[in-house]
Amino acid sequence: MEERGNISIHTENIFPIIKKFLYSDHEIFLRELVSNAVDATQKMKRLSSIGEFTGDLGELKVKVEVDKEARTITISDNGIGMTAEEIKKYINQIAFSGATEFVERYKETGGDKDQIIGQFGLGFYSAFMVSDRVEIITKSYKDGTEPAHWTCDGSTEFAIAPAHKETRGTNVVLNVTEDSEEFLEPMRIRTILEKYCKFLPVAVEFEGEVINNPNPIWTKQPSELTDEDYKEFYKELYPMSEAPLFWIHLNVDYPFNLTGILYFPKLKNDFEVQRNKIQLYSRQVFITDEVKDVVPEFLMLLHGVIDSPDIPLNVSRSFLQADSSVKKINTYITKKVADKLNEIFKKDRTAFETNWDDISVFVKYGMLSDDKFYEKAKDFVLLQNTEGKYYTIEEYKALVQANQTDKNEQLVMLYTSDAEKQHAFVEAAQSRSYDVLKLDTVIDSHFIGMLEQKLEKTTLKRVDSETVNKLIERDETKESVLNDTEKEELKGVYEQAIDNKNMMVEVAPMSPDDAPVVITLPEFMRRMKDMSRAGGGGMMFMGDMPDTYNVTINANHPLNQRVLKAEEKSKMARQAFDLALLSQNMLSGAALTNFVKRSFEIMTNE
Ligand SMILES: Nc1ncnc2c1ncn2[C@@H]1O[C@H](COP(=O)(O)OP(=O)(O)OP(=O)(O)O)[C@@H](O)[C@H]1O
Repeated sequence: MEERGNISIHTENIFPIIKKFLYSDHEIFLRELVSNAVDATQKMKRLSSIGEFTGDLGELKVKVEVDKEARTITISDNGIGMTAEEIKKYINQIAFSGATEFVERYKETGGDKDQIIGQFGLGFYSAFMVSDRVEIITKSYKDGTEPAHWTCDGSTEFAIAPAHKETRGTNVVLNVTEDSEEFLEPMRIRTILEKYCKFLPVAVEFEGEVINNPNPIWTKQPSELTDEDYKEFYKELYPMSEAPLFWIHLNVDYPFNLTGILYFPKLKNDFEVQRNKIQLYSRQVFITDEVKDVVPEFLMLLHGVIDSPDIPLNVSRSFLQADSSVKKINTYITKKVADKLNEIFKKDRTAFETNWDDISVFVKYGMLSDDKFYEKAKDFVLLQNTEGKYYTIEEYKALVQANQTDKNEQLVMLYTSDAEKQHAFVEAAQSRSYDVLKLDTVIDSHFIGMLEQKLEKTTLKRVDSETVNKLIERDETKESVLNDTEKEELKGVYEQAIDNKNMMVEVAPMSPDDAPVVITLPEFMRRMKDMSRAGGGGMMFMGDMPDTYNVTINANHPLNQRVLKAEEKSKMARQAFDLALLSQNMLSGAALTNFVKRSFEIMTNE
C-alpha cells in the first residue's frame, strides 16, 4: 500500500534557492550520496564487529551507474539499509532539516555566496540539484523488515510504498533533469568520482572498475611505511610532479583529530610557486584544496593531504579563522614542520645543505610570518656565502666577528644581491678578507630586515652600498696624498665631466690598491626605494625618484694624481667614471657609444 505524506519543513521555496546557490557546485551531489553509501556500509562493518550482526557481510562496496537512456544515475550500496520508518525519520526529517538550516543561513547572509562556505554539507538533499525525481529503494539489514520504495518529485510531498528488493542495502536513483544532462556523461561522473572519492574507505565501483584507494597511507602508522610508500603516494597525488624532497607524517588524536602527510616539493623557482596543492579531507572524503586558514600561510607551498573530522566545514570563513580547533591545527602543523626540519638538520647536515635552496623559501617565509617558527628556525636557518659555504647564524657570527666589527661594536654582515653584477664590490670586500653572503632571492630583502631586527648589534650591508673602506667603519683615518686645494680641484673636474645632478661626487683618501672611482647606492636609499616599489610604508613617492648615487674619487690612487696634471683633465675623468659605470653594468646607450669611441681615440693617440 502506498502512503503519502508531507515533508515537514517550513520553507516551501527551498528548491529554487538551493539550485540557484549551488549552481557552480552541482557536482557535489555525487560526493554527498556516495559518502552516505560509504557510511552505510561502514555502519554494517561496525555492527558486525560488535556482534550486533552475525550474518554474512559480503564484500562491502558502493556502485555508481549511469543509464543515459533512462536518464538516471544510481548509487547503490550493501550497507545497513533503511526500513520505511527509518526513511521517514532519517530522510524526511533529518535530511530535510539540514537543508532547512542551509536556507536559513542563506537568508541570514543575504545570499552572499562567499559567506557561506561553498561546501555546505547538504547531504542527501543535494540530489535535487540535478534531478526532479529521486527514488530510494532500500532493504534494512534487520531480519524480517520489508523493503521500501520512497519517491519524491522535488516538492515537499513524498510517497512510500513496499518494494521488491532481495538484498540488503540502498539504491538511490536520480532522474536527471534536462539542465543537468552533463551528469549523464560517464566521463563527467568519473572525473567527479576521482576528485572527491579517490580515497574513500570502501571500494567504489564505476563501469566495472574500483576507482578509489580505500587505504591511503595517511591512515596508516608511520612505522608501517617505507620511503618508497611515501614517494609512490606522492606520485598518486601529483602524477606530473618531480619527486618530493621529504615529508612529514602528521598524526594527532588529542586535543583534535588530524592525520595527513605534508610533502616538501622541489621548487623550480620561487616565482612558479604553486599554491592550493594541499588537499583537505574529512574522514577520507575530499572537501577542498583551499586550505587557507587551516594551514599556516607560509606552508601553503607544501603539497599533500590533511584529514580531519574536526575542521568545521559548514561554517562561514570568518568563523573558521576564529575557530579554536582550526587555530590549534595551525599551531600544531607549524611546530611539526619546524621539528622535522630541525631533525633533518641535526641528523644529516649535508642533505639539509643540498636541499637548502628548495627549503629556504619555506623557512624564511615562516620565520617572517610566525614568531614561534622563528624561535625554532633560528637555529637551523642557513646563510650561504659567495664561496658556497653554509653557516648557521651563530656559526656565521663567530666567523666574521673579529674582522667585521666596526668602531661602534656593530657586527657588519656584508651581502650581495647579485654576485655577477656586483662582482667588483665583492672582490674589493674579499681583498680586505671580508666575507660576503649571497642573499639574492625575492624573500631575502625582508629576511635581511628581520635579521637586523632580531639580532643584537648587527647590521647588514650590501657590498655596493659604500666604498670598501667605509663598509666597516674603523677609527683609523687615512692619510691623503692630495692636499685640500687639490682635492677641491679634483672634485670640480669630475663634477664637470660627469655632469649629472644625481651623481654626488666626493673625494676621499682610500688605499692606492682600491679602485680610483667607485659608484655606490647608499643602503638606506636603496631599501626605501625597494619598500616603496613593494608598495609599503607610505613612501610611494620614492619609487618615482631617480636613484642618487655616491661617486667616490680615491684621492690616493695614482690615476687621480695624473688627472690633475693632465692636459685633457675632463676627458680622463670621464673615461675613469665610465669605466666605473661599466664595471657595474650601468653603462648603456649613447654613454656606452661615446665611451667606446673615446677609448679607441685614446688608444690611437697613445
Ligand atoms: N545510503 C544510505 N543508507 C542508509 N542510510 C542512509 C543512506 N543515505 C542516507 N541515509 C540516512 O539518512 C540520513 C540523512 O542523510 P544526509 O546525507 O542528509 O545527512 P548526514 O549523512 O547525516 O549528514 P551529512 O551528509 O550532512 O554529513 C543519514 O544520517 C542516514 O541515516
